[in-house]
Parts: sequence; structure tokens; C-alpha cells
Amino acid sequence: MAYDYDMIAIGAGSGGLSAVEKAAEFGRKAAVVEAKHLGGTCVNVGCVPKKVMWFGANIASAIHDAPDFGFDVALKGFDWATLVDKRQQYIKNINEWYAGYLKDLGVDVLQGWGRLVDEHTVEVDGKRYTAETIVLAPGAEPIVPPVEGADLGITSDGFFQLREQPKNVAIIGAGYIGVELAGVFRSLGTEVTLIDIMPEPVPLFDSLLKEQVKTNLIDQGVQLEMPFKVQKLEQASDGTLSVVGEGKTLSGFDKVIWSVGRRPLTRNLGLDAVGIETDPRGYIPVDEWQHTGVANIYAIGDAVQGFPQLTPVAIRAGRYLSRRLYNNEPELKLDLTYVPTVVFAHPPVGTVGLTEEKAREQYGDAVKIYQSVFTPMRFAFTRHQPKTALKLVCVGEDEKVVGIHIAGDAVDEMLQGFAVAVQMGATKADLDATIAIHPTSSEELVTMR
Ligand SMILES: Cc1cc2nc3c(=O)[nH]c(=O)nc-3n(C[C@H](O)[C@H](O)[C@H](O)COP(=O)(O)OP(=O)(O)OC[C@H]3O[C@@H](n4cnc5c(N)ncnc54)[C@H](O)[C@@H]3O)c2cc1C
Ligand SMILES: NC(=O)c1ccc[n+]([C@@H]2O[C@H](COP(=O)([O-])OP(=O)(O)OC[C@H]3O[C@@H](n4cnc5c(N)ncnc54)[C@H](O)[C@@H]3O)[C@@H](O)[C@H]2O)c1
Repeated sequence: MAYDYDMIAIGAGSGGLSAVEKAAEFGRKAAVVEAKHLGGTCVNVGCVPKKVMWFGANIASAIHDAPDFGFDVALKGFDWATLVDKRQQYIKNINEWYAGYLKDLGVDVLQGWGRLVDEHTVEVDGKRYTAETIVLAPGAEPIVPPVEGADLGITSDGFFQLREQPKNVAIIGAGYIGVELAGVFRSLGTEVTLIDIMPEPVPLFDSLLKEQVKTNLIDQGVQLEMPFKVQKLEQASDGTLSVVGEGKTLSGFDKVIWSVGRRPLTRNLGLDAVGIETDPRGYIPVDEWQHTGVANIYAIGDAVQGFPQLTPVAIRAGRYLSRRLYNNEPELKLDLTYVPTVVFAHPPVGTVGLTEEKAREQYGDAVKIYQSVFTPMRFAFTRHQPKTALKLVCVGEDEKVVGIHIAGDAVDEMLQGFAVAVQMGATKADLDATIAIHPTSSEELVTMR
């Protein structure tokens, strides 16, 4: 039977785009369905606009530090709308670049909401298209918990729509998004209260990082309220918002932002029509080859059960899938043992591999920890002196490095190379055998005692 396409991906985000892009490179006819904008979450309301704001915030911090380096400067003002306009123009350029790139590759963009009709048919706004292979890559959306008044708050999507800088915000959820937005707002002058149900920020990270992130947030002037169980949001007659918890109410906010996790966008995707069952939270279960159980349907990215919700993971899954299908590389399997990741806090926090806690659960007494906390030269004589904290988690006689955790200036660029070493199975001796680059913070990782 002839199909309209070799591959249709539902969702033109990091995962879907990478699958169709590779399929087209291997000479296949592919299409991608998108209800909103090309590039998905990462490009439009995620990594990219977030990183632009992070750069802006870093410039504000540098201006504050400049007098300590002898500069006669003062921060006279900051125009939020200018940064937002520049950011959105940059994103529009990326959207347009994608449109041209896909056209050049011969990939069709089917604009609208996609829904499975049967195993080989996708309906997009009433029109039907068939494909030999279908890739589900619908991504995720922010969770807004079902508490009274929850809709008085916004989410990260709403953050990217703000045309004016709020004066006083409450951010509920101190994971990736909460910590990143808290740092941006605070660096740019907004008062920030950061709330979490857990006692510490970034609760799933290594204890050293949790501690350091907490210290840095407090040092930046972020008010921490954790553990705090939000019961409802309220609006006062003057328009300001309150966050009500058990026995405590936090008031006076002009914005409240929910950042308590994301849920998969698997509703109205027609999964019933092909017999794909999600888990109770809506995630699509797949096997190690991203197979959904329906012979020709795969799922990748944030909507997949157990996938780290990170762009490079979705991209890798999409590319590997098309290479397996169309480039005769059937053994190419996604390996998620060591996924490096950075929280773009101020300063940033990076991690790859096992936390000390997880390593001890897995390897017990065979775990050896190397740790160092110091003031990096960048902040040696500035008013704020955020420390750099590093931890190596090693295992066994040969001290194989199974985890690296770092908080500190430039970590976002430092970690990638060390992640290569961990991926290759480096031992502590391998790190020690590497000549340091001086003077840097990363040299500490090859000289740790
Ligand atoms: C604020 C924020 C910051 C982030 N920062 C980072 C970061 O710094 N680094 C990092 O690695 N990750 C970051 N992430 C996570 C990253 O954005 C996601 O992991 C990544 O985008 C997932 O890719 P995906 O293809 O699975 O889904 P998405 O990128 O979400 O793409 C899915 C697309 O499918 C579309 N869609 C869904 N259902 C349908 C349908 N039925 N029909 C048609 N279209 C549909 C959606 O409109 C969307 O465009 C961030 C996320 C957020 C929210
Ligand atoms: N730099 C990056 O790579 C980056 C940046 C942003 C987002 N992301 C991805 O997006 C995902 C979603 O981000 P996120 O920050 O929304 O989720 P998250 O899972 O990182 O953090 C959610 C936080 O909310 C807290 N929480 C949960 N329910 C709560 C409640 N009812 N009240 C108060 N606190 C509550 C949790 O304890 C946790 O600290 C991340 O897990 C990550 O995979 C990545």
C-alpha cells in the first residue's frame, strides 16, 4: 500500500523536528504536524528565550560588580520591554529559519492539531494524511495544580508573555524553572519569593548542589519559603496576589508563577484509536527503541514515560530513530546512563551521572567522594562572592567517576567536556593525569585530593 509519507511526526519541537530532518536527509518523504510554532517548547517558550533572559541577568550582575574592578559605572535603568522585543525577534528569526530549512529538505509542515485516526493515518484540522511510520512527539505543558484560585497565577508560558517587569513575584516550585526564573528576576531587580513543597530547592540534585543553590539564592536576596504547601491563591481589592499555605499567608505579589513540573500533551492525540495506553500521568510508555507497541508508531521527547525532559535527549531520540529506520543502523540505541544537564541559576549548576545519595544506595561502601568548595577568582574581591562547589562521585578500586556535580561560575560551559570523560568511563586517575588549565575553576576537577 502506498502512503502519502514515509514518516509523519506529530509535534515540531526538538524531537519531532530531528526525526523528520534525518528522515529527509536519508531521502525519505516526511511531514511534521505543528499546532503552534516551529521549534516547539525549547525554541519558543523554553531553553532559548530563557537563556536570553539569563544572559541579560548576567549583564546586570556584571554591571553591579564593575566598580570593584575600577569602573565608574552605575546601573541607571533597565528596560524589560527592549530585552523582550530583541528576544522575540531572535525567536522569530529561528522560526523562519526552520521554515526555510524544512522547505529545502522537502519536509512538509502540516499546520494544525494532529490526531491519530488509525495506525497509518493522521488527521490535521479535518484533512487526512497517511504514513508508513508515525512519530509521536507532542511534548509537555506546564502543570497548574487544582487548588482554589490557581488561575490567578501564570506559568513559564505566561512569563515569556510579560511585557512589563513585575516588581514582586512569588514562584511556586523551586526545580529547574523556578530556580532559573528566580535568578533572572532577582538579578534584574524584581523582589522574589521562591516556594517549594520540599525543604530545599532542586530537590532531586546532589546534596552539595541543593545546599549551594540555597545559599546562592539567599545571597542574591531571594526569599525562600520551603517547605510550604500552597492551599490557594487569592487576589486582594488592590489587585495584589497572595499565596495561602497552612498557617501562613504570603502577600503583595503582582505576579505568581507556577513551576511545579510539566505534564505530557497526550490528550486529544487519538491514542485510543490505535490502542496506545498512557500511564496514569498521561506519559506514553515505550521500549528501548522508542516503540509504543503499535508496530509502526514510535514516541520520543517529553511525552515519553521516564525520559529526562531535556532538548538534547529528545533530539538524540529522534535522530537515532531515523538512523535506525532509514540508514541501516539497527543497533543504534539511546543510552541515557549519563545525561549532563545544567540549571541556569546565578551562578549555574551542572550535573552528570549519579548523585552521592544514589551512588551509595547502589554501591554502598565502594563509593568515594572528592569535594571542594572555594571562592573563584572571578569573585575574589567583589561584593557578592558566590562560591564554586564541586563533587566527584567515584566507585570501586579503580575509582571510576560515576557522577560530577558542580555549582559555580561558568559551569554551564565547563561540564560538557567532563561529561565526555564520564561517558568514556574515566577514572579519578584519568582526571589526575590530565594537565590543568590555569587559572580556571575547572582545574580543580583534575587536582582534587
Ligand atoms: C521554561 C523552560 C526552559 C527550558 N530550558 C531547557 C534548557 O535550558 N535545556 C534543555 O535541554 N531543556 C530545556 N527545557 C526542556 C525542553 O524545552 C524540552 O525538553 C524539549 O522542548 C522537549 O522536546 P519535545 O520535542 O519532546 O517537545 P516540544 O519541544 O514541547 O515540542 C512539541 C510540539 O508539539 C506540538 N504539539 C503537541 N501536540 C500536538 C498535536 N496533537 N498536534 C500538533 N502539534 C502538537 C506543540 O505545540 C509543540 O510545538 C525547558 C523547558 C521549559 C518549559
Ligand atoms: N535548564 C534546563 O535544562 C531546564 C530548564 C527548565 C526546564 N527544564 C525541564 O523541564 C522540566 C519541568 O521543569 P519544572 O521546573 O517545572 O519542574 P521540576 O520537576 O524541575 O521542579 C518542580 C518543583 O516543583 C516542586 N513542587 C511540585 N509540586 C509542588 C506544589 N504543589 N507546591 C510547591 N512546590 C511543588 C517540586 O518539589 C520541584 O522542586 C524539568 O524537570 C526539566 O526536565 C529543563
